[in-house]
Amino acid sequence: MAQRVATSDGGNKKTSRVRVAVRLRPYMTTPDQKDDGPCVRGLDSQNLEIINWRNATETVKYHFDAFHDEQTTQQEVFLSSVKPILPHILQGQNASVFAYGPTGAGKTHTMLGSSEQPGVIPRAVREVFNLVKAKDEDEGWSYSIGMSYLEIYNEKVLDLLSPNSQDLPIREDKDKNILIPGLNHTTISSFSDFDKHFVPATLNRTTASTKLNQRSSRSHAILLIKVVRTQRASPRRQQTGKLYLVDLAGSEDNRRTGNQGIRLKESGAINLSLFTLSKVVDSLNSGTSIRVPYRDSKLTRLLQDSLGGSAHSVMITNIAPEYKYYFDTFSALNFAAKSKLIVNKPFTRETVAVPVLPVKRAREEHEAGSSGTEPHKKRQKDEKKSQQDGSSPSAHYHSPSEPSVMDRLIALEKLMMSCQDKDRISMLKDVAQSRKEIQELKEKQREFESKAKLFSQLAGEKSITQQEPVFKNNTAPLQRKQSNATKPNKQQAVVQPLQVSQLQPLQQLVVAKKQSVCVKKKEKKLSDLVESPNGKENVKENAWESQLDTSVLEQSREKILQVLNTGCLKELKSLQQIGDKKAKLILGWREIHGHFTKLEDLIKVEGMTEKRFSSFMKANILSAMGK
Ligand SMILES: Nc1ncnc2c1ncn2[C@@H]1O[C@H](COP(=O)(O)OP(=O)(O)OP(=O)(O)O)[C@@H](O)[C@H]1O
Repeated sequence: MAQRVATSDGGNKKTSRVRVAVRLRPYMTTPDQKDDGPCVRGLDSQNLEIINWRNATETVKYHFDAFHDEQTTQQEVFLSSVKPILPHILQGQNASVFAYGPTGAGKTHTMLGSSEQPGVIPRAVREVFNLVKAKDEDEGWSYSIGMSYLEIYNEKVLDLLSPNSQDLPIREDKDKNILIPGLNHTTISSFSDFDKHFVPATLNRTTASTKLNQRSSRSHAILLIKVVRTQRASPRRQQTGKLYLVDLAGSEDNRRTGNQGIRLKESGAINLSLFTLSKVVDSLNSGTSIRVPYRDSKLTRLLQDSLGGSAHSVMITNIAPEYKYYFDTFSALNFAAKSKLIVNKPFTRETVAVPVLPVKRAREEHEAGSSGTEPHKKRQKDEKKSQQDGSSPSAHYHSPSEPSVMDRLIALEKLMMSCQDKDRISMLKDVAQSRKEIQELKEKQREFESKAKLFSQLAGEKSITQQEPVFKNNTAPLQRKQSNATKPNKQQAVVQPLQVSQLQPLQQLVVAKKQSVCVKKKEKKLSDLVESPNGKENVKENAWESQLDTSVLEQSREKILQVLNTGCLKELKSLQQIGDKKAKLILGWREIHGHFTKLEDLIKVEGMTEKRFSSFMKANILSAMGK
């Protein structure tokens, strides 16, 4: 039987950074839209700039591994960003290419393209066949190529090669290979053979029309090309290289998509998985051994060995130049800037086919590379064993027993449901009491805010909401930027967040960016952000918290954090003590800094003091428990 052996490509300890390319699609106007001009533009083959939303006379500059402007052809994108990583999969390593970006920014165009302008997928598959063909017979290896194609729709893994498939499970074996038992894996002998399976399967993908894109992808589509090479002579070593080609669903803002009903539900699932993707990126970048939340969404679970794992990865961030995409573009660029700091550790996955019984070996070969479904039993056994012995080097990152966010939310609901009547009544009484307190606090807050507003008007300061129209009405902001080039003072205000050394930790980048972007923002006292010995920010302990069950408290905190990170204006306003102004400030903070990694980050939002934060927490946790 085949034996798995420790990976052995000469103890390859090389690390490979995720390459990040940004592609700007051409400007597109519809007759009913006024032409505002672009809000983003390229500077050279690696740099671009976007208007600073806080001040239209400034721009924010970004530096990436590659910048592809509007004129870049499909062939050029492929040659510069994708082709170089493909040879690795013939050596038993994993590679992945994924397209990220807002709805309608060109992800499907980049990955799939059209018959006239084929995209990354057809070009990459053709190239894999060419690479195998070019291999010298004398090297002594035979190659077999296979494909699987799936979509993640509403957190369900569906086999696109088998349209009637049910939600499939995702598993991991002891070698940290991600497996999907039951997923079709079809051997392909040529590019036209691939096309024969791929084209009809693509039509199975879930798409729908939204306000922003007539044919918007509502799912993440993942094409897997597996290359298995087997030594012809003894010891018949076998190496498996996987190539993931991923067309992510668009990140979107439901205020602009006009999504309702089923579209809104889809959008929730899309945003949740992309949010988890961003949390995974944050954890990987933090460089600490905190749990990387791969398991919180199917997408990140599946991409686990492509992010911070064992793959050579390329992320192509697609962006659109029109003003209506401005905030989406800004978020996508910030996300891409974070991803650039992830380091993968590629290594070869190898098995040795021990020639004990030829019949058994033939079955192993069949399992590893030929047509049919993933071998269930063996893989499940492997996986079970790896879970038991905890032998994997990074087992502490994602303990299999750790429940996902969804699981934990469900558990919370169950807890509420199963509560004894007596307990429920007393809980509800507490909630009613705290609601009363919240109402009083809210009134005090409103009073305070109107005083603050009056004060700032007297001081002649512009609020952020007043700044927005200035930006929107600006018809040629990038030209404004050009005229500023002669003003040295303004030049100093231009931010170049990613021109800081790549090795600089993200936290430092955020600080650097904050100092330069938020010119008018009051500097926070350092003591506000000082870490306490237990790693949490120095926020006062609240007695009421200690009376709650810690797991319930934790669930409520997760729930609030999720709203803070993914909620639209209305959803933010549904939080206790968050009015229109605060919700806008939170949205603004998110646009600049990305996501809140922990609730205490809320203190960094303008106007949120420690005291207000404590009161916010109390109100919202009690309210969340009351629902
Ligand atoms: N580089 C480009 N050159 C020409 N047309 C493009 C380019 N990029 C995108 N387009 C066009 O823009 C439109 C939207 O692109 P596409 O459907 O690829 O976006 P998407 O990001 O995949 O959107 P969604 O997330 O909603 O699926 C399409 O009509 C596409 O042909």
